[in-house]
Amino acid sequence: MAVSGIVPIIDFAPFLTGSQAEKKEVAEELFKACTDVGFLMLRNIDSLIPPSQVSSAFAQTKQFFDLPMEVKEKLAWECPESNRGYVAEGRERVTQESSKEAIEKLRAQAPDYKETMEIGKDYKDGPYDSPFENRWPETDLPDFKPFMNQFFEDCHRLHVEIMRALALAMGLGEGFFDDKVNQKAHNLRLLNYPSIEKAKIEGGGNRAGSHSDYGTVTLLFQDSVGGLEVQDKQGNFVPARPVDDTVVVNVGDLLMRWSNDVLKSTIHRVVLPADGDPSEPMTARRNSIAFFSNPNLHEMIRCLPGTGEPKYPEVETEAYLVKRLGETYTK
Ligand SMILES: O=C(O)CCC(=O)C(=O)O
Ligand SMILES: [Fe+2]
Repeated sequence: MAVSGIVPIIDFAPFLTGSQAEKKEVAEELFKACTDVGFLMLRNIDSLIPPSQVSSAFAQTKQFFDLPMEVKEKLAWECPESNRGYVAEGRERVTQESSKEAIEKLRAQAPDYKETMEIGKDYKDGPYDSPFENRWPETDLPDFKPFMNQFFEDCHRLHVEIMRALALAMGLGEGFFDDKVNQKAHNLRLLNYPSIEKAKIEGGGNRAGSHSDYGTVTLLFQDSVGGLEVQDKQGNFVPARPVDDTVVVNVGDLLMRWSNDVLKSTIHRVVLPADGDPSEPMTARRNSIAFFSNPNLHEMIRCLPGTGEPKYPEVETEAYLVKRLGETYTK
């Protein structure tokens, strides 16, 4: 099987359109990647998200971050309960640390050199919905809102198919997660890593510090710059070089917990691209788009049947996510 570093590349088309036997085969490959590495790349997802749409998503992302700072600041992210809006450089410092003091120290010594825009589900159709509103640059970029809302829906559909594949492989029945992830409590995050002097992120600095993600699975679209690294079982960081027309998929902490540690949420980070020209003092701007998929906000996450003696008490999705987000952001 093709790989990028330690990350297997899986053709998803036979799961989406193949026979039952083909579906099962892909589901098992996906499950194996999620138990071994916690990361994989999917190709042939065109029927859900065509490459042209991914290119437009990057174009919109760039246009958004190119807006004047005073426009972006008016859309500022306010609180973990909402988790929507613009996050200026220095506000989020991702890490596995959970003490406020340790995180503040890291933020001062080695901040994440990135800015982000966080988008949630944009409409309300049930009592379970978050009461918070998205923050849109409606006058400055009128196409942004409809485009991102469509992209959010498409990512949701891909995420549902991935959860179906995992459920099938785990013997839970393909539809097991359907009504547990259908309220779209997800977070679409656009990322901009500005071009900066390499010296700033060499020797301990980061574009994104080492961390794991929080939800079920993350769908990550990366441009061709590179810099994403995934930790192997020995603790080494291995570059996951971008592969055209693929989406990176990684397991988040809630899915790891739900699966009683069968599926692995793996530490990753974003640093200087592995293949950069050493004589060049600046590193190129990088953009990526992450779709953090989550269970329904009020879903109680209990270790799944068939995964052995539960290692964790049950936890509600919302309480878990708000706690994690609250740890890593600053005002
Ligand atoms: O930009 C990337 O490639 C990864 C970003 C990431 O890991 C995150 O935002 O959780
Ligand atoms: Fe991440």
